[in-house]
Amino acid sequence: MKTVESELKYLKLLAKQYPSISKASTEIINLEAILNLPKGTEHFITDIHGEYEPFVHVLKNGSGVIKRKIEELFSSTMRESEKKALATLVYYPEQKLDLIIKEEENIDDFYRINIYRLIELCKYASSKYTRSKVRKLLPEDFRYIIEELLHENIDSHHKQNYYKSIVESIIETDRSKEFIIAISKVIQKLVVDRLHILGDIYDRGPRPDIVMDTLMDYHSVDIQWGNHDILWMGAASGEKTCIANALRISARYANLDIIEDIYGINLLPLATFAMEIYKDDSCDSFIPKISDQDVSTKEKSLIAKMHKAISIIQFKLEGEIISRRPEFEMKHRLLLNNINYDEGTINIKGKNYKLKDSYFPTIDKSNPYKFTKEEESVIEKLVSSFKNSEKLQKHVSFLFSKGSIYLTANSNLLIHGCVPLNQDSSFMKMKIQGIEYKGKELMDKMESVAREGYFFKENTTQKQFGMDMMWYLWTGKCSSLFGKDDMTTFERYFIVDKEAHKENKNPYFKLREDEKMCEKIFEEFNLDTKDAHIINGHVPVESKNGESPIKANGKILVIDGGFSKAYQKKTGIAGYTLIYNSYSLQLVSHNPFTSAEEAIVNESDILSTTEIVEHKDKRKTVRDTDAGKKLQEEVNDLKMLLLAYKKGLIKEI
Ligand SMILES: O=P(O)(O)OC[C@H]1O[C@](O)(COP(=O)(O)O)[C@@H](O)[C@@H]1O
Ligand SMILES: [Mn+2]
Repeated sequence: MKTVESELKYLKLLAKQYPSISKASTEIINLEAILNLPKGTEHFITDIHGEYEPFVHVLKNGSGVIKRKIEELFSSTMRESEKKALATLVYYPEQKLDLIIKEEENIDDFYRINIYRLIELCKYASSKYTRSKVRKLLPEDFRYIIEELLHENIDSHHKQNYYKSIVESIIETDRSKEFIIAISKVIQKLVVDRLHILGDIYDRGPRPDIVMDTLMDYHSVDIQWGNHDILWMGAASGEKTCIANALRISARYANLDIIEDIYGINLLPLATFAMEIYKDDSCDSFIPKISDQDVSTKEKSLIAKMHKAISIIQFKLEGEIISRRPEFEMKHRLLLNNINYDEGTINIKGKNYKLKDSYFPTIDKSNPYKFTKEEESVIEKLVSSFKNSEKLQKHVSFLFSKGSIYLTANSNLLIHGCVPLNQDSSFMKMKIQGIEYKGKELMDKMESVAREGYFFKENTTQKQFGMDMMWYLWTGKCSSLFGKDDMTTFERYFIVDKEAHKENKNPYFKLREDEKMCEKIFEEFNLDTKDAHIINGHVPVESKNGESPIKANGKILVIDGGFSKAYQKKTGIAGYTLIYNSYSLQLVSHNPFTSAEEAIVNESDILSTTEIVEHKDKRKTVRDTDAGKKLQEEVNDLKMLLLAYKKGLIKEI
């Protein structure tokens, strides 16, 4: 009885929005129409690692989707060279037009031809969407004109003159350049309905900030946090160990200038401290990883000193956090205790190793984790700079608002690293605040704790725990973002023997090859086992050694192909992306990208090969998507409202 009553109450609320039979029926018709439209295209990109140029290019070309649309539309009417030129114009309209304007003799002719072509292309790309959705993507300036042009039928005799006159007046009023730029950007937006970033935007490459700005400007995006992203999120929250780690990696890849110039973080205290402490130390193990011509020897030597100073600070800070959080089970990582400072050796897991470098002027051997006064002051200043960097805070708050540890989207499970598993394929457990969690619940719990680390009030126990959790997510064994047992940073700097550098991947990385395991994971995340896929980044696929990104009979796709230049030697390509449109799932592998300039001048696209991973027998519609399921519920509710009107249970207004 109660349910009927509350149902009626809900319908009465709905009736306020749809106060008559005709209003409710119109909405049902609209929604049904949307449900029958083809599913929008999803675009998946991962492990960008600051490589903004290939990233921006892949976004602009929609991993080849724009080229394909041009091909489908103009295959018999345009030459290859013209198609290439049109594609470049769509990707880089401003820069390409600047070049063309300089060279072209009859620029109005060029405008006329290309405006017509672009309108056709835009029409074709928008055919999947409702008018209202397209309208929302149109720029203010040209909204009315583009809308008119998109919905005019050029073949209709009556409209031909109208259509022509719009195009002519764009040219005559000298607005062609702006129009071409505007419509090209609309096309770029239309070819991708949703962009999924599977993590690791930060570290190693030159400009993660440009990647972040580009994402913040994108029309539809979600992010699954990578270990390198959570590191910067922890750093922006003020977590000292995350700050030290982020700086250490930036020094390792000679990217400290973005910290200073872009994020406005003052590195002078660290630089002065490092120069003083390591005045006569060449810091050989800390020479940044860059090609010789990029940075002068003097600069390199300064970076190496800062690199060593921040690394030692990091190891000391880890001591604090590991002791503070016994539940992280990381005592075995307290390595500074295991050093024999007189002999220059270290004992790890029962084995003695000679240290490559045993010059530790800031370490008190009777209390190795104790900070010097100068170190304390450097850390304090860095924490304040990170917390007060407006730009970093803007980027990190975007990562929190659009991001999560994992995402289920249209029956796919998107995770940067893994679902932590034990050898026997059971879900790994971890105790957090006295309660044991595993599988999906563990990931949900970690995410909510991490959010508290950023959003909670300063100096609260929740905030501190949340910040510590962000560091754990960077490096802990139960972290789905990291997915390895230990991060052997100390060993990599100080021990020659590679055996000591080994990081063991979570059993997930072997077990995921088995379809049954994938199904168990789908069930854990409430996904339909028949239709679902896992999509991962994080571990570069060594395709040059014959490894396939498609695993477990197509149930799992690993799309880290090495956007990061540092990893391209390993993979042999320059990255994978994934496209999921209404017909199929397509894996695109990209060849190295030279530069945007080269792409514009020579009209060279990134050469890529596309492999169809899965072809759908029946074209997917909006009805088959998550958004479609919500719309279907709305339709059902409206149908009940209609019935209530007809039965007189609710009166029309
Ligand atoms: O390649 P580098 O800079 O030495 O970094 C190696 C470190 O990076 C990690 O692989 C983590 O980074 P990824 O998420 O990109 O794999 C650690 O496991 C490892 O210790
Ligand atoms: Mn990663």
